[in-house]
Amino acid sequence: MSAQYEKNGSAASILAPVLSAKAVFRRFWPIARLERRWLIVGGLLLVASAACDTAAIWMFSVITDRVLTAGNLAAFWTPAVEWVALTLISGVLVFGGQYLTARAGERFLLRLRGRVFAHVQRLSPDFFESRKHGDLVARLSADVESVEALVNSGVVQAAISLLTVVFYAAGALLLRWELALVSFAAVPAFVLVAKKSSRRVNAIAREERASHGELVAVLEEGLANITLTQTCNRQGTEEQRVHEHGARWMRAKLTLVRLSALYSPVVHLLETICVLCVIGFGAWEITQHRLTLGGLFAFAAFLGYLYPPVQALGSLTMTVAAASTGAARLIELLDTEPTVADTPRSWALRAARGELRLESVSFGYPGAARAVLRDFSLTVHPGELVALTGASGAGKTTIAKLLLRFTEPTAGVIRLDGVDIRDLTLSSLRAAVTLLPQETLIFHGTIGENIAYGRQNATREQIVAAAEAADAHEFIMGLPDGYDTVIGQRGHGVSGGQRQRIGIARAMIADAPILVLDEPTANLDASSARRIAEPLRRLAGGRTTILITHDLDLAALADRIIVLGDVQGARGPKQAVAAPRIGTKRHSRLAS
Ligand SMILES: Nc1ncnc2c1ncn2[C@@H]1O[C@H](COP(=O)(O)OP(=O)(O)OP(=O)(O)O)[C@@H](O)[C@H]1O
Repeated sequence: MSAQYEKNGSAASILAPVLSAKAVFRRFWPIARLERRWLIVGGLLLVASAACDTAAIWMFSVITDRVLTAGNLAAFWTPAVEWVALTLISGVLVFGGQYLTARAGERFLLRLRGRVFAHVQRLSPDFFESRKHGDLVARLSADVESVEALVNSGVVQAAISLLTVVFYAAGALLLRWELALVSFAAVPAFVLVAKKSSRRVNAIAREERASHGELVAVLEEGLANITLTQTCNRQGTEEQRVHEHGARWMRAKLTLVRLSALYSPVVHLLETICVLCVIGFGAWEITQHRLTLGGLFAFAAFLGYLYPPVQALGSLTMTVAAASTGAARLIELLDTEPTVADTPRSWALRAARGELRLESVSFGYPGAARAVLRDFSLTVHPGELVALTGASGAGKTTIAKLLLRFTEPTAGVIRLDGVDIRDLTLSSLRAAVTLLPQETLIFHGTIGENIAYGRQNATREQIVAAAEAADAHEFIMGLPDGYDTVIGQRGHGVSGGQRQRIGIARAMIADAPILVLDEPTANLDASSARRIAEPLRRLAGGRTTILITHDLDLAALADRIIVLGDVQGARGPKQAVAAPRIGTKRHSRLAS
């Protein structure tokens, strides 16, 4: 099963392979395990209601024969009361059946979405760099629902429609077997039409799912980059992009609508031909005195009940075809393995001293012509503050990624307290090493919650203490609701410098022995940068710290400054990567 790339060549738009409904079912049915019991109970209730409906129609034939044809009003009341009773029982059964099956479906959805999201969260950062987030959102929402439509509702609907068809067909045979056989003649035609339609639906549904993912991605990107759009006055371009992707999705959906809209009249035509054949044959039976007019009416009424479930079965094949495309997109996601993951040998580091050693580390991004790092070695002693500086593109952020195992070196070893970090569980490594990125990531929530994100179950006292150490307490208390002030996902309501100080407080509360600060002043003006120098120094106090920076004032805080060589500069491609030039300047560390 190999994923295909779309024609536009975007690595982010991956078309999932086509899978059979059976393969999809086999993959997801185990997840429905806990719901199966309720699904079966709900299904049985719905089947029982179909049996009640069959018996109710039977009452119609009883009334026709014993009351209408015989002209006997006294015989009317018993079947009439029975008919009402059956309708009531059927109503109660339908209510219970529909609720239980819907509940099973919703719970399945909840569990499936949770599982897919948990899997996605384990994937390595390079996966997210190569995929459009909007497409992933579409997979986690609409595609998860399409699996439900197949695995839960699909199964129940198929079982109910099938059993209902069997009930009504048996009823029809009991009522008038000759007429029943005439009416069954249309079944192969129904099957043929359904098969042909579902094959076409399958092909178009793939395009529909992919174009939906693309549209969500464009919308997501448009909203995320709204400031850039407004700054560059490119609203028109964005609207055009949304329109183009929307139009592509619309075309695919309309093709699907055309197919299902065509299916109904074709099936209706088949039905009409069939009813007319039954009436013709019935009329001949009446002339032969083998059938009464009432009997024919009762049979025609029966047919009115028999065909809808047959039709539903046909429509279901189309639903299944469309749903299996969404399911295939989920499977493609679930089958993507994280490039960095724990192994059975991984063990959890309890308390790190904080000695970091990079031994002859080399690294190149997949597909890149040149390696970013080659034979890079560095030892940072516990509690030491090392500034990493150098030309843009020299590989400073790449070192940060390697330290947190967002990616693995292609050669060499990184050791924490003498232990190869590949032998440690990812969670224990990331508990020992905290990254403060260039721009502090903010969640939609209160400032207190944003700081507390650094440590589970942080108390209010710890949050305030961290904010004070990060020089953030004062500005937080100046906000309308203090620590309970809600800030938007993009840091709405706080300045760049304040945002960084929230990040420092978050790192403070995490209290990891090792810190990686990736250009913490890069997005700040000179005065804001100066303002966070002191909290940064406090944060680094007593911790092993790697400070990636171009800011010489900030670098002056360091015990050592490592200058990475310009690996992209004037060197020819063959010798593009050399061991970075390491200059060491000794600075006296400011007292904390
Ligand atoms: N995900 C990626 N895929 C491919 N190449 C990448 C990726 N990330 C970075 N690179 C390349 O690797 C090189 C080193 O990037 P890195 O971000 O580590 O540099 P840097 O020294 O931190 O630069 P800056 O000071 O500008 O932040 C660059 O040439 C960059 O283009």
